[in-house]
Amino acid sequence: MLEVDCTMLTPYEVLKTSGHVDKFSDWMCRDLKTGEIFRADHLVEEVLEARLKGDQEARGLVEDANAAAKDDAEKKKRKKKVKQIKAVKLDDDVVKEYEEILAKIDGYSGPELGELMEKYDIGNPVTGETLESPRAFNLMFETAIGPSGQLKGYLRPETAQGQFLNFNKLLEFNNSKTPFASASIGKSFRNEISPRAGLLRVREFLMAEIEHFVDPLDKSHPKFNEIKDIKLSFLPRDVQEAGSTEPIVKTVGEAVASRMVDNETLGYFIARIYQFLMKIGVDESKLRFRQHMANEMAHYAADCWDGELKTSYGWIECVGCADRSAYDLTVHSKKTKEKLVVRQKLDNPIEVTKWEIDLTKKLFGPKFRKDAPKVESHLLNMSQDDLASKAELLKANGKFTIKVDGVDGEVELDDKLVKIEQRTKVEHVREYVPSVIEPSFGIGRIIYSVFEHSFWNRPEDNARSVLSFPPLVAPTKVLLVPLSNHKDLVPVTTEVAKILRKSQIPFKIDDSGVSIGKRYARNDELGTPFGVTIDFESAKDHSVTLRERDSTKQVRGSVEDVIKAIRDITYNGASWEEGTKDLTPFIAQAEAEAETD
Ligand SMILES: Nc1ncnc2c1ncn2[C@@H]1O[C@H](COP(=O)(O)OP(=O)(O)OP(=O)(O)O)[C@@H](O)[C@H]1O
Repeated sequence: MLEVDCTMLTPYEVLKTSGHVDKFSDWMCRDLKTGEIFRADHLVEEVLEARLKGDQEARGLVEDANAAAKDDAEKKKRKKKVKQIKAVKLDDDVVKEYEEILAKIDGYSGPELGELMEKYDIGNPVTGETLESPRAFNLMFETAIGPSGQLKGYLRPETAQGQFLNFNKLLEFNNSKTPFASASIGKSFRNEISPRAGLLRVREFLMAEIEHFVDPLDKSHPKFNEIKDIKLSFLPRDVQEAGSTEPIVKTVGEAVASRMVDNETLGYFIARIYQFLMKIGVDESKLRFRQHMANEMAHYAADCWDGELKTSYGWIECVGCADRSAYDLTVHSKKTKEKLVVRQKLDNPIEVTKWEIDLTKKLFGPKFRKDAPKVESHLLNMSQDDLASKAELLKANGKFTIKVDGVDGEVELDDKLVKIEQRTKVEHVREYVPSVIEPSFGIGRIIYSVFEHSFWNRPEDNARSVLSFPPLVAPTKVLLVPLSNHKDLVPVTTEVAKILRKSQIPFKIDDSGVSIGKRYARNDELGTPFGVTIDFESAKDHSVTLRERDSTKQVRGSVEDVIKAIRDITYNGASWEEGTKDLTPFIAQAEAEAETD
């Protein structure tokens, strides 16, 4: 996988060609009285959810739906968005309809959202005022490049386009063969209609995207066997369309065999996304893969699954995994006239029948004058389907018309100017535009979810919180704590610090005067996985105690053995038991008391 770093500032032509200028939008509706703007799908979702909560209260299923908000974040969100939930009982049929709409809320088009707003009387959730019908709002930030202000540009809404523009270079680096992948980590910008919920929806965010280029006729993956038995929670399109949010648990192998997930490569990356999220501390029970519905799919996607994480804000899309087919390379190639293809030498030459067009060039100049090159280039870039249909018209009427970019009106061509024929040739090389499988990670959303999933309170003392970051992702791996400020402990503390520094293990010394229990507790809250304690024995024999954050278990051994255990657990995937098997279990009376202090 080749990492590339492309520009954020993107010329208009690139994003016009990729379809973003015309199609990268969300639906917004305006309150003409207050000037407030709402994102239509979020508005419908919030209002219907609030009505369902009110219904639950009226049925006596919750005591007070306003007070029953899951947590502070939800309360705050509700206060701002839906003033008060009213305890109103709904008809059973209406409850069912609302639930079905919510299950497929991501799949509605703008006009459909408008119909829902009208049908269910959804207006400004605070004042009840009727809103304007949903309008498409392009999410890209526009800018002018250069001093003349003539060259229009945008801040990139995704990192992908830069990778597609570099396709030929990437292909060359990969010996002109697929499969291969490129990756990019960088900022993307979207002019979100209503940014909210902290890091979850922001206008500038860090993205990490992989573009994996693969033969469209062979989307198998050489390492599929390694991941095929991983079991995942899938929420496929048909389940959502039936109004349900009940996931189906299957292995990736089964999901691909049944064609629920379109192909091996897409399945492979879904599984690798899962492995990555597990490694960094996501709670498995709060992860599902939801398939996009037909309407929801981006303009370029052939199939798409979102890795969604459950947080206090509900299920949040954190990683998208799309099969973008050959869309991007095809449109860029058509626009730039630069071939973006893989050439595969065939062991057995094949016969290929194709439509071909011949131009009687000497007639083009006199007939089309300055437009002749544009017309010629349009004709030479016509797809096989286009050629077939024009050949039919030529046969039937002796002429056909086309619309050419940059030429006014329609252009008419007759059988003196062009000849279109199907010809069979023997080919020794197969040329194809690769398909692209794209896992796209939103780093802010993932980090936020890891924080939520890692946070808990000790049952014995609710005030003591812990962030259970896996050692690999914890910013500080070790808290180095001398038992007291006694001068005898200083040299050995300095020495252990030196060894940790040399071993490149990030650590922090806490030699403050507070009790050791308090020092452990505040570092548990920062997510530091290990405590290395230095006591008077350490000064004599260089032994230290190693404490594990979540279980508070302690073991003892030489400085070297303890550091080896930390290294094995943090970087080599060993469990606590495996990593500390050569160390001695340890219960220090003073410390045990301090722990409960
Ligand atoms: N405004 C944003 N703020 C933070 N992260 C974002 C934002 N928009 C997208 N992302 C992240 O980038 C990833 C890939 O972008 P993608 O285009 O698939 O998102 P999207 O479907 O437009 O997201 P949403 O439907 O939530 O607007 C998402 O999975 C998400 O993690």
